[in-house]
Amino acid sequence: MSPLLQRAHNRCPGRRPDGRGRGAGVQCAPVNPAVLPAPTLPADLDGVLRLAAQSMFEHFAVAATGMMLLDREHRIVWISEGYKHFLPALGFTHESEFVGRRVEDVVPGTLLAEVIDSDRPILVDLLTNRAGTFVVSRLPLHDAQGQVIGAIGLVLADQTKLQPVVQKFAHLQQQLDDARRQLSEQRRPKYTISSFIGVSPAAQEVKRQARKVAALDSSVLLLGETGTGKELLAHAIHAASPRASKPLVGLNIAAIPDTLLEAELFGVAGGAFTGADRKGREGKFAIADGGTLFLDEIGDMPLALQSKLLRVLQEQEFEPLGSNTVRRVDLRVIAATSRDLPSMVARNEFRADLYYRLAVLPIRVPPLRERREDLEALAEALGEDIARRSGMPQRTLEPDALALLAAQPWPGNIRELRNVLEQASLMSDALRLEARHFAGLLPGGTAAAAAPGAPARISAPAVDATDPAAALRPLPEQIAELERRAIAAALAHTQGNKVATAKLLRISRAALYEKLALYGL
Ligand SMILES: Nc1ncnc2c1ncn2[C@@H]1O[C@H](COP(=O)(O)OP(=O)(O)OP(=O)(O)O)[C@@H](O)[C@H]1O
Repeated sequence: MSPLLQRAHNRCPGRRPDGRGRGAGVQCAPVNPAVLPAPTLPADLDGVLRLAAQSMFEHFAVAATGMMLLDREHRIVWISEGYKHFLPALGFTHESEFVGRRVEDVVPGTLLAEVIDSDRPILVDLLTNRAGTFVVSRLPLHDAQGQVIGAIGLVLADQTKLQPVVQKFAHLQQQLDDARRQLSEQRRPKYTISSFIGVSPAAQEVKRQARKVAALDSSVLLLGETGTGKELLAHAIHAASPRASKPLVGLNIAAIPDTLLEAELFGVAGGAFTGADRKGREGKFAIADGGTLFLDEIGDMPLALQSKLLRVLQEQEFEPLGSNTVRRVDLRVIAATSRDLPSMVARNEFRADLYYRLAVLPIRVPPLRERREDLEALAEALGEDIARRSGMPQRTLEPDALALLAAQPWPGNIRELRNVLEQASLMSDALRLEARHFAGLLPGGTAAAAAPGAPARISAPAVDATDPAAALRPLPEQIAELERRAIAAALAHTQGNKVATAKLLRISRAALYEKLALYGL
């Protein structure tokens, strides 16, 4: 045994002034504290370093789960008491069969031989072999001239100590997998082309065009009034396209304040700003890479951003905010708007070059009033969906109800039809809904059929302002009702134009979108 090891065995490490302390199995003679000199460090730096190395060695020899020393030829020259516990698992019954063998022959998976040959330490590593999984450390040993003369191998922790860490890691990994799965489900298309209900020539033409553009890879522009099914079609086109297995990422431009829109699309480079975004954030271009980006309400995009979007579409590359690095992307854009883009181009409110780039494959989605023959099929499909989601029984429509609905102007289109059907189902237990069940839910507040093209009003629950009992309900309920009616009236007045609606009500577009979602308008 080397003089160093000899001392490690014979000393009493951790001895306290009372003479007791831990030792590597060696009994320490009692010491009289009165005769002990005050403990001090050696005066010279070499002495301090030697002492530090010696102390470290002694601590590791005792505190590490296992330790071994090797010579230049990779032969094991010594193992600690702790290491001896691994011998049976490695196939040895006695220390003498193990010590003296080359480490690569007796410890599967070890890198100690490489550490000696390369003179490069491996400070922390995981080693798995038939004895278990271990956190290990491997350090080359040098002589006084700095030559490699062997190595120290340390087993810092075995699987019993690793178990809680491994369990926690597995738990976190599971959570991450779940979150990733949920996210990719959210980014999967919700509709296919057959979800677009309609047998009218106008609906069939929309489906034919959607199938055709799905096979191509150019930008698509969906034009149509609010609630006509533009978003549904964007999902359906993506689902039928070769990009179907890649993400579909949507962004409603009108719902995001202009100041945040650029970051939302381009993302922010790490360290670009102080605060919450210090780590950086991926933008929609990056998230949609390989797939489809659905830009809803494209007509609301500020002019300055329009030119940046055009560049991304042309070059298929972008720079995140605060970054000088260009990122390549491969994405297809489907844009939609309920606004009259050609007129906006004529008024210089929308860039002509971006319009032509987006309108390579335009699809006009007709309003419900132009395809009234679809109303029955739509009411049946929507009724089925309402019943499935709400748990209520499915309702059917009596001919007088169908005639009444078919005569409505439907400025809110299919979305409005859905809301009316949902409200009628909530307000009545009848399984067969008649015209009278729609009283108060349609323009005019009665079941009387409105003439097609009559002034449009989006339905809202009727409130009788003259009824004193109505004023005795909770204030938040009354305010919400008033708000809903005001928004519905403004939407009807602007024919569903959300920018104009927000202006009319003097609220921001983002606030309007929040309220539309809140009130199901
Ligand atoms: N042809 C259709 N068949 C079945 N459901 C439809 C159809 N068109 C629209 N819908 C339903 O109507 C609602 C509104 O559709 P969607 O959100 O796609 O309209 P939109 O044109 O994108 O509206 P907006 O311009 O206000 O964003 C959704 O619930 C959608 O599923």
